[in-house]
Amino acid sequence: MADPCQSYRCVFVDFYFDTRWTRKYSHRCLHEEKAHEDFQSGCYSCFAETDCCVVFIMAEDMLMLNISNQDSTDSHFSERKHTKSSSGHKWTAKKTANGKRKASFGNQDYGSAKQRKLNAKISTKHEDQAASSFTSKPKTSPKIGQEEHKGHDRPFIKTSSLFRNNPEIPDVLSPAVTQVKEKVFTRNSFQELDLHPHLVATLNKVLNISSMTSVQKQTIPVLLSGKDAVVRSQTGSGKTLAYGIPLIQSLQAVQPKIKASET
Ligand SMILES: Nc1ncnc2c1ncn2[C@@H]1O[C@H](COP(=O)(O)OP(=O)(O)OP(=O)(O)O)[C@@H](O)[C@H]1O
Repeated sequence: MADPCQSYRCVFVDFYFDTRWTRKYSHRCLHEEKAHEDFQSGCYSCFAETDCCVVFIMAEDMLMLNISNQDSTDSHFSERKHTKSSSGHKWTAKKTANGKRKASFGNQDYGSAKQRKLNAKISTKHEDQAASSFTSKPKTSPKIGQEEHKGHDRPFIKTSSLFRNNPEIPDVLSPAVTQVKEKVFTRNSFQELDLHPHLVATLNKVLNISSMTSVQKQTIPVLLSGKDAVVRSQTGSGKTLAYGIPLIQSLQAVQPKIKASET
């Protein structure tokens, strides 16, 4: 693909999503102040020719790189000028611009053409500010080597991220728990207990239960004798019937004060 940026001194490439969520690219020349929309997508590199403020490079799909302005005498920049970046160069560019990626994605526009125009205005404003920074005092730049790069400093883009600070999560101390292994079923049947025949028949025929579990064997006789009990047993071991059977048994033993024939 021919690089249309070659004819421009300063370029700005951004992308947005149209109404069908297809990514479109907006290529705008800063000096001409006109937009070239529907720019080519895909593997693409775009370099300013000389003293541009910020050059955005679309290295590959889903990756927006933000490369700062570089001196036109910079060999790295000169070598890559007017050429598509190779995969190796792209990898270098990725690593170099890793910290800037989010700032570039911050320029994403998911909205309408109206929103894109607004975005373009904002971008132009930023670029104007950037252009003024060339003539005025740079906002932020390291003191070391400041004189060397005087007049060539790019505007500082401060990038904030939620994901930069990942504090260590301390280990929560918890006591070691040894798993209880207990025998669930016994060979003892419900008929061994002093239960009402209807209740035993219901257990056998309706619930298809004949032998007691361990917790039932230990609990039911105690509760049938009228004592209180605090029972602890593993889940699914039959605690519900352990207190339910004595409960039904005690209800069946209650003599009704009024008989049906008397009503
Ligand atoms: N003696 C038994 N023989 C065969 N199955 C039984 C016996 N007693 C209970 N069950 C069945 O075992 C299953 C679990 O019983 P239950 O819900 O009473 O256990 P649990 O100890 O109360 O469980 P959780 O602790 O979760 O409340 C139920 O499907 C129940 O029908």
